[in-house]
Amino acid sequence: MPESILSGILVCPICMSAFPSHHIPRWQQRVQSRKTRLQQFVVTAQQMQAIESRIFASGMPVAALMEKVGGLIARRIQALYPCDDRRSVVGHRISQIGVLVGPGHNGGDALVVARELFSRGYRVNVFRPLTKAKSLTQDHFQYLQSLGIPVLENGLALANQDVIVDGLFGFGLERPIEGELKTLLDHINSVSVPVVSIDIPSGLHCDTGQVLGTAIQATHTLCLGLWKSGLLQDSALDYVGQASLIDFDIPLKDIEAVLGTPDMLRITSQSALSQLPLKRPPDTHKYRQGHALLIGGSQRYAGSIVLVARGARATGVGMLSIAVPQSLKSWVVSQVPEALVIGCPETDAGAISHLPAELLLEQFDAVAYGPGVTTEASIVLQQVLESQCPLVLDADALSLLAQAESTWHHRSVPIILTPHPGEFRRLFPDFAQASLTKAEMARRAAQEVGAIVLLKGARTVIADLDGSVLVNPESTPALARGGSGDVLTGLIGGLFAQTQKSEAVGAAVWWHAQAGRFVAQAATEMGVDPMTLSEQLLPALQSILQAEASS
Ligand SMILES: NC(=O)C1=CN([C@@H]2O[C@H](COP(=O)(O)OP(=O)(O)OC[C@H]3O[C@@H](n4cnc5c(N)ncnc54)[C@H](O)[C@@H]3O)[C@@H](O)[C@H]2O)[C@H](O)CC1
Ligand SMILES: [K+]
Repeated sequence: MPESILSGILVCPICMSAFPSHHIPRWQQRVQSRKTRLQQFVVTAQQMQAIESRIFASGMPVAALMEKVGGLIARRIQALYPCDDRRSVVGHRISQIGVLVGPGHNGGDALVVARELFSRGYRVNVFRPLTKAKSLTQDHFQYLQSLGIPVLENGLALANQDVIVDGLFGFGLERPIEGELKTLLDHINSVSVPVVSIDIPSGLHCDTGQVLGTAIQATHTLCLGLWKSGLLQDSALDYVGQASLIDFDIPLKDIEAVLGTPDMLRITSQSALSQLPLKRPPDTHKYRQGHALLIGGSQRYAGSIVLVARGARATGVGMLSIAVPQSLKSWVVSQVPEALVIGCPETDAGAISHLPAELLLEQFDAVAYGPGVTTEASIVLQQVLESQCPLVLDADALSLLAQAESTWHHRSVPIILTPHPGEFRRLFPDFAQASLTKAEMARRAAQEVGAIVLLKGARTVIADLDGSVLVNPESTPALARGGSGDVLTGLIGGLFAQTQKSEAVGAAVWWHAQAGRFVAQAATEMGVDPMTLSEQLLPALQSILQAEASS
C-alpha cells in the first residue's frame, strides 16, 4: 500500500486517513481483528479448560492440538534462539537446549518442542524429574527416546545448556512444589541460563500469579492461546520475563461461549487508540471541548497541582480552571498561563480551607481533587461530594475520604477513585486481602461504593460499576516516582471532562504507561521524571500512532 507523508504523519493517499491499513483485504481485516480481540481476553485455568473441552468436543483430537501448539512454540524458540550450525554459542545463536518435562500436557508440549528442535538441528537434552505421566505425554516420551534424543540422569546438568525450555507445569499445577523439584528449580534460577517457559512459569498459580513453593524465573513466557490471569499480577512480574501469546486459532465462538461478557480485559494499543486522540468536530469551540476544574496544592506540596495541570493540558481539554490556595495563585498562573486560576482561602498551614462560595462546581464537566491538598482540606471534600459534578479523587482526598461518612456511596454522578495500594487499604480495609487478586479487590470495592476504582501498581487495574475490570499489561517501573500519579490524575480529569465515558480512564492509564516507556527508552528509567513525562505525553502518542499507521 503506497503511503504519503503529510506533516510527518503517514496517511493513506486514497482517503487521507492516518490509518492506511484500512484498505487491506477483508479477509485480512477479519484475521487482524480476531488477533486484536484475542489480546484482550484474560482467562483462569478453569475457563481455559472449559474452552479446551469445547474444542475437543467439536472434534479436534487432543494429540493434534498438542502437535500444533508444540510446533508453534518450537518455531518461536527458533526465532528467539537460532540454531548455530557450528555448534557453538555466537551472539544469541545456540546449539544445546535442555528441556524440562513434567507429567501433564505442559510436559507433552515440551516433548513435541524437544522433538521439533532436534529435527531442526539443535542438540536437545531432556530431563523428566517425575516418571508418572499422562498417557499422551508418555507416548511422546517413548517416541522421543526412539529417536535417540538423550535423557539426562540429573536435572542439575540443565545448567550446562545454552537455553532451558520449562515444560514442567502449566495450568494444572495444583499444590506447592517441594523437595527435590524445588531444589532443581531454585538451582535453575541461580544460574544465568535463559529459560523459556511454556504457557506459564512452572510454580506460578495460573489464576493468582502466586508462587506455589517456588517458581521458575523465566526469560520468556510463551503463553498458549489466551492470556492467563496469573501472568498479569504484580506478584508474577519477577517470574514472567518477556511474555508473548502463542495464538493457536481458538475459535472466537468457543471463547465467547465460556467467557460470556468477559469480566476482565487487557487494555491493548488498539483498544486505547479507539479512544485516543479524542476526535474534535471541525466546528467545535472551547466550551464544547470540556471544562475541567483541578483542585489541589498547598504551601507544603505546591508543585503537584502543576503536574496535574500538565497532564490535563495534554488531553486538549477546552477549558482548564485550577483552584489553589490564594498564596500559590500567581505562581500557578505563571506555570499554566492558559488556565483560569482561582485563589482560595487557606489555613494557617497553607492548605485550601474551603472553596469560595461563588465557585459553582456544576459548571464543570469534571473535577479532579486531591494532589497536594494535605489532610486539612476536609471541608473541600464535602463541597465536591455534595456537587453534581463528575469527580476524580486522588492522593490526600482519598485519605480524607477514608475518614468520611459513607453518604457518598453510589453517588448519582460518576466518581473515580485512584488509590495506590496503601490508600486502597485505608479506604477498603475489608477488601485489601492477600488472598484476593488486585482485580478482585478493585471489583469488590467498586461495587460496594458505586465508583470506578483504579488500583495502581505495576499492573494497574480499573474496576467499573458493572463488575468489569480492565488491566494495563504494559508499563515501566520508571513510573514508580513521586509526582507521576499527579500527571495521571490530570490525564483522567482532562479526558473525562471531554468524553464523560469510563473508557477514558483505561485510555489515560495506557497513555501514561506508554509515555513512561517512551521516555525510558530515550532517557533510561532514571529520566522519567514527572515533568519530562508530562512533556512527552503527546510525542509518545504521536509516535505510537505513526507506528500503527505504518504497520
Ligand atoms: N488449552 C490449552 O491451552 C492447551 C494446553 N495444553 C497444555 O496443557 C497444559 C495443562 O496440562 P495439564 O495436564 O492439565 O496440567 P500440567 O501439565 O500443568 O500438569 C498437571 C500434572 O502435574 C501434577 N502436579 C500438579 N502440581 C504438582 C506438584 N506441585 N508436584 C507434582 N506434581 C504436580 C498433576 O497431578 C498433573 O498430573 C497447559 O498449561 C498447556 O501447556 C495443550 O498441550 C494444548 C492446548
Ligand atoms: K511451564
